[in-house]
Amino acid sequence: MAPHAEVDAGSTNGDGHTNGHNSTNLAADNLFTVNSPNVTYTDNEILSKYTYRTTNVTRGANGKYVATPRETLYDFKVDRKVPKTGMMLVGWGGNNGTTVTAGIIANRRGLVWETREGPRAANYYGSVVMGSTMKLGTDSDMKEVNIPFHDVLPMVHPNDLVIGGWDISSMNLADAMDRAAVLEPMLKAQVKKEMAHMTPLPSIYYPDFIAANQEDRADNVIPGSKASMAHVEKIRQDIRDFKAQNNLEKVIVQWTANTERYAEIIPGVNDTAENLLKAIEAGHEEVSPSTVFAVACILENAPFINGSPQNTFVPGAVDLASKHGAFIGGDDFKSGQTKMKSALVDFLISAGIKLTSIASYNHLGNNDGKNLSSQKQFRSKEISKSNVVDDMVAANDVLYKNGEHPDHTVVIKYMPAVGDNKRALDEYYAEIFLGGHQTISIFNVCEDSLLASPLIIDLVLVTEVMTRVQWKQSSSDEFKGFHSVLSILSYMLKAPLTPPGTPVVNALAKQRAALTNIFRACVGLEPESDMTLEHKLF
Ligand SMILES: NC(=O)c1ccc[n+]([C@@H]2O[C@H](COP(=O)([O-])OP(=O)(O)OC[C@H]3O[C@@H](n4cnc5c(N)ncnc54)[C@H](O)[C@@H]3O)[C@@H](O)[C@H]2O)c1
Ligand SMILES: O=P([O-])([O-])O[C@@H]1[C@@H](O)[C@H](O)[C@@H](O)[C@H](O)[C@@H]1O
Repeated sequence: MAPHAEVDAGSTNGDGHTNGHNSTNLAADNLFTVNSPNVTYTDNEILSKYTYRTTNVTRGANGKYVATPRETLYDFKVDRKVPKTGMMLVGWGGNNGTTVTAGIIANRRGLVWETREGPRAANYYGSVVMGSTMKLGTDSDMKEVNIPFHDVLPMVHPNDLVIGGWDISSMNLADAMDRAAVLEPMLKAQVKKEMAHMTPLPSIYYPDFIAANQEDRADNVIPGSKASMAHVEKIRQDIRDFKAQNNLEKVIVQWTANTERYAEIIPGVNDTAENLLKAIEAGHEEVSPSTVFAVACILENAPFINGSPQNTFVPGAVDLASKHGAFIGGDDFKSGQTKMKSALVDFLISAGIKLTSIASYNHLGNNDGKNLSSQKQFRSKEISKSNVVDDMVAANDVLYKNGEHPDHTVVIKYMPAVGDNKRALDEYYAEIFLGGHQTISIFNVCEDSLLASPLIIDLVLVTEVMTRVQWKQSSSDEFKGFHSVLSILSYMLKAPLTPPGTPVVNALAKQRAALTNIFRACVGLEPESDMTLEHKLF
């Protein structure tokens, strides 16, 4: 993997943020260069001319489809300067927030710690950017050449991230890490000192949006129990202060706080950008803390990602982001049970096997599970966990006639004894050839925060690089950014947010292919194809 900036051990400044010093401004020399008349490298940019090939389908008078290949010529421009980047987490003192912070410190310092199974070293397993590879091509011996995903485009290294954030709980990160009960004691002992100096900023707290059982944590609250522009401005100032104190060039904000109840979509209140800002000004009780954070980040031009299932991005928030050209993404980290589902359902249906029911049960004992034991918060999660099969079913009218859909139930129970180690039990029941059935039963123990933390890192790294990618149609003169709603993030999310009117893709393989091939297009490479005609036509 390409070398990244050497980062000192990370001192902390007065308000408890780590100071990662990024000594490399320009991207480290990539592992490869593309040898093509369509790709130009300058000191600061990668410029590529890309032919995007699709198939346009129409229906003829005879009812038959007519498929017409279509080519669109794009220019892509990637800024090679990797900025000093901050990650601010809402819910920093939670299981995910403390775990991802400890994980980055452990990797930055190359820590090794004793466990019952022997020594373990810090790693980024579970991060698609840091732990997976992409096929670059084949060599003269017809062998595949695969490179680390992180090396395809100039990207921030997670070791260089400066971390901060907010929590309604005042507990410092070391004590909060103990409260989370996720990490091995020998690892915690090595990061405890540094994390003890990290203290979440006070946050906004509107009790009605999360479970009442969370109230005992709320000792670090900005005054005011409903939305206000003062709250928006306070969060904006927090972001500006964090940026200045750490000499950052960019800040990405993620919601990894508790799951909120859905906000009611009310015409005249949260249906447009203008109405949403007025509703906040008026202190409307249907504006949630996560939407206030989203609005603050949009106005501050800090990308905002929602790692929870609630409808943070009410239509007015999406409208505001588009108007400001600010990036947003969500919803709900796709970490374990649903990630498996979005791969298995794709496999079954695309194999022509008629899935007829999915029973998804899980129990967990962490604070997330405690919050989800409240019906309104569970309902937010039930929605994000249930809709994940819709696109795959709708794409196969051989198996499923109009409106036909597998039975699908989602159950989540709070069982304190198992802590963060969620037990997911799934049964997939399907019809097969000549009236047969296939029953797939899965028992999947997900250490939830250790699965979600690498996704938090991926969401930051991909979002950050997308702020440095611009495109234009070759016939145009003006470059611009991707659409404000970053649907490229869908691989990491259960309920992917897409630009209004565009389809939602949940199939895991398709999501990864989209991420991979957009990165490849940015350096002028064709989409990854498994045709391998070079191995068949000779
Ligand atoms: N595998 C996973 O862990 C996973 C997967 C998908 C989604 N999620 C979602 O991620 C979120 C966090 O999960 P977790 O396990 O870290 O939960 P957690 O309960 O341990 O942490 C949430 C933190 O948010 C804080 N908080 C609540 N309201 C806040 C507010 N308004 N402002 C700032 N902080 C606030 C709480 O004090 C707590 O410290 C949850 O919504 C969960 O559903 C988690
Ligand atoms: O990603 P996934 O494993 O399908 O979903 C998980 C649920 O199973 C779990 O009950 C919930 O507490 C987590 O926040 C996460 O959403």
